[in-house]
Amino acid sequence: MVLSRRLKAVSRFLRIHRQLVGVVSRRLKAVSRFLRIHRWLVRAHIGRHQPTLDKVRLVISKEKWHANLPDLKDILQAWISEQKTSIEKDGKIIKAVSEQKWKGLQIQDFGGDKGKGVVATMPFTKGDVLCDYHGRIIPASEGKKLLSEQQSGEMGYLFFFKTRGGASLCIDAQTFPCECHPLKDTFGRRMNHSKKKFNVKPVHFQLKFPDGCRDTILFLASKDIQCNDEILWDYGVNKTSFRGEGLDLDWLDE
Ligand SMILES: C[S@@+](CC[C@H](N)C(=O)[O-])C[C@H]1O[C@@H](n2cnc3c(N)ncnc32)[C@H](O)[C@@H]1O
Repeated sequence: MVLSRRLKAVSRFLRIHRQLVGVVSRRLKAVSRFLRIHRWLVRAHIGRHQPTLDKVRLVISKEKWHANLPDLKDILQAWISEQKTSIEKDGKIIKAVSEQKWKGLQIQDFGGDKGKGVVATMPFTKGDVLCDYHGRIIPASEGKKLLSEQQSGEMGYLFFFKTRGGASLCIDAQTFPCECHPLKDTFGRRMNHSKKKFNVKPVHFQLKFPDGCRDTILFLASKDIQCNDEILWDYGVNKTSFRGEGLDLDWLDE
């Protein structure tokens, strides 16, 4: 009687154990497949365009992965953060930032209130890095002081941002030319605004320079850009951000 109860307990234990092993091994297989697909996506697309959800779906179907599927958006997110890390170490981008030599861009004078702007002299693909917002980095409080001293009441050539660690900083491209490139009119500060027709977006990176990390704002193409297109980004402000509707700043909402 006692023996039979013990045998039943042992067999129940073994059954549960087998089930657990099954679950863990299925999970491990799923993780290893995830990593394989992730590596494939990174290898095939790094430094180029972001894969579409359809492309990710195709890779997964080729892998014959039907159960325990991770969310496709999670795979894409993993690709995006991998790409971010790779941009931060990219020697060509670090060199372009240090030397302020960016390919495929030209400053053009549009005249009138708009003044100068930047146009593409070659096509870019969504996700490409076009240039940085170049200037000295100062605390946001110092930037706000510069802003308040502005005659026009507009944001001018200041870029406010927060680091991953939560520090509030500002890129001062108002002080022109910069100390490091006294003979250069840098592209970032000349790029005009469009809320509806922007084709680049600013993204914060910590570029790994030989002397340490530097907070940098890079402009990435948010869509494919053709030759002669004006490069525009959304300043993220509207007429009410400045001195109300009194200023004639209709272009801010366009
Ligand atoms: C960062 S600067 C851009 C470069 C500027 N156009 C220049 O000649 O130096 C921002 C200023 O450009 C002008 N601006 C920017 N976008 C504009 C637009 N879409 N239409 C008209 N003026 C614009 C405004 O005077 C704004 O304060």
